[in-house]
Amino acid sequence: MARIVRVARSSSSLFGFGSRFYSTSAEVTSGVSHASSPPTPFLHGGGARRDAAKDRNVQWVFLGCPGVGKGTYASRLSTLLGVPHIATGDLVREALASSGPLSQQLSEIVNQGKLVSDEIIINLLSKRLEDGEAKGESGFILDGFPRTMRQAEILGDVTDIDLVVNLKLPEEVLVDKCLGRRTCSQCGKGFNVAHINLKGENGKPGISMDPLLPPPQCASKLITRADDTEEVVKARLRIYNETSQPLEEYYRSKGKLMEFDLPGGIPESWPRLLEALRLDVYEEKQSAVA
Ligand SMILES: Nc1ncnc2c1ncn2[C@@H]1O[C@H](COP(=O)(O)OP(=O)(O)O)[C@@H](O)[C@H]1O
Repeated sequence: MARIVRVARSSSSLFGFGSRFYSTSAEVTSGVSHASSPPTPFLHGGGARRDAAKDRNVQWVFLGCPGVGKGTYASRLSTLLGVPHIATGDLVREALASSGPLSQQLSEIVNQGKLVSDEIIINLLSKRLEDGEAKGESGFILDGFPRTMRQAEILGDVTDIDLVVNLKLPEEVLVDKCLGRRTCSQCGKGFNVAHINLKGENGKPGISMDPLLPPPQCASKLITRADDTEEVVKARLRIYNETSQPLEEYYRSKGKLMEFDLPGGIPESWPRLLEALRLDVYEEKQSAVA
């Protein structure tokens, strides 16, 4: 079983970007492989070992196109495993909402669907990790980072990622899912008003997803992300294919990639994802305790 031990924070600045990143060392027992499809077990052994998942302080990355559901599943797993879910898109949106020159600079980039510079994103992430560490956090599930090869290399220099989950959905579904996204401006919960019903063809299975509708108290407070317009979503998908897809090969070659084709919406996908991660037994025990 993989054991991740955080040893020290790096005292050197990250490529001169000014902020410090924290460094880790890992001892990964041989025989753990995440590179195959269907996925190989993440947590080996019986229930007792699975129970130790929370103590492992997992260091995972979620990859996948805009709209695939990285945030949804990363957030659920973070609750289950007791590690923070850190979405660089959220960090960017927080910076956008603040006043100052950075906000203006970011809004031009984000609203065109382009990527923020590696320097800015690493500074935002470093600060988030430092703040978390000061509060006693350890481990993480990263969502939306890395997105470029340079970011992946920098991440690899300062920490050991033990699993990269690559979520996949047919491209036709992604635009509709992004256009259907809504967030409650009061409680911050995410919903999706899209009805997805893609017919199977050429041997590929169809896919249907029911909308995830808000409860009455949120219904009048829904907001749509400024960058979730059709034009910007298409630009983001193009940029993902050009810039971020090479990351799949990078992590595959390191034996860390777990491919996961989402079979449908949350009710179908969540149990299957837990099964693929060998966390199904773990969740049952958690529910029994709760
Ligand atoms: N790692 C990153 N590198 C560069 N830009 C990023 C990164 N993460 C987020 N961003 C910026 O924030 C925007 C929103 O990110 P995110 O919420 O992850 O959206 P999505 O995955 O739906 O495209 C991106 O379009 C990009 O401009």
